[in-house]
Amino acid sequence: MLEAREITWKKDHKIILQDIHFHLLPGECVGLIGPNGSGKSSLLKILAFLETPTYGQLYFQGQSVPKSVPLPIRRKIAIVFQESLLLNTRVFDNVAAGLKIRGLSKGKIRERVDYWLEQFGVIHLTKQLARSLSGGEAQRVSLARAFAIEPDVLFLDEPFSALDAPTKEGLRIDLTKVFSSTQTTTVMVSHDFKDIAHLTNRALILLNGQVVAEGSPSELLRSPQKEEVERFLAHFAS
Ligand SMILES: Nc1ncnc2c1ncn2[C@@H]1O[C@H](COP(=O)(O)OP(=O)(O)OP(=O)(O)O)[C@@H](O)[C@H]1O
Repeated sequence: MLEAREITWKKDHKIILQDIHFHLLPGECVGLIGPNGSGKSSLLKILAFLETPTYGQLYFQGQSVPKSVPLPIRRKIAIVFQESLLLNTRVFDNVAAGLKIRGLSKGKIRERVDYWLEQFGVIHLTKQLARSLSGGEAQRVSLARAFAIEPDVLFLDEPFSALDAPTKEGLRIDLTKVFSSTQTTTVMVSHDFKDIAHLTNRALILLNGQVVAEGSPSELLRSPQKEEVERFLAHFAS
């Protein structure tokens, strides 16, 4: 579905990502985890075409991706950030916006918006203005908006980190259900191994802009492969 070969990203003479290889198969949810500043969000931005790598090549659905990424490819992906970047309109219009751009009929838009607001437990907020939502509600609407376009690849950049523990736990449960019913191909950044263990099939651990380990969450815990990985994962033991 998505592949990155030999990705290096330099900014202001600093190497932020070095020689990254990445592949994402249809239906997988892959996690990117690592300490602050290890390059997780930078890698996600490159994979989601928001930044251009200095070296290396991306492939999307088997085709190499040009530096200026064509709109039809961009429209096949959706991104949810830590802060829900909602438009200052009603919840319905926020979720509908991406569907209007993609030319869906009014009836289809209504059906999809209602379906996804229902899936994320926020259908009762349809008419509410986005700026009046709580953080948890806003993040649920952001996820509904992303799933509504039925993206070929979904990117989640720390989707829970602005939420308190009970809100986060509830949303994680609902997202797990949605993943198991939709099999949406996803890349998720988190600094919390619990999120990775609950939601992903496979995870890459980044340290200093490099991938230092890769495997299923349970494999990584069982056999961390390197001492530095073991030290990082020790924070999540118990
Ligand atoms: N646009 C940029 N220009 C210059 N430096 C950048 C840019 N984006 C990221 N960096 C630097 O790259 C490094 C990795 O940042 P990145 O945000 O990818 O890490 P992260 O693992 O996501 O961290 P966190 O968990 O704190 O969000 C940091 O040192 C950061 O300052």
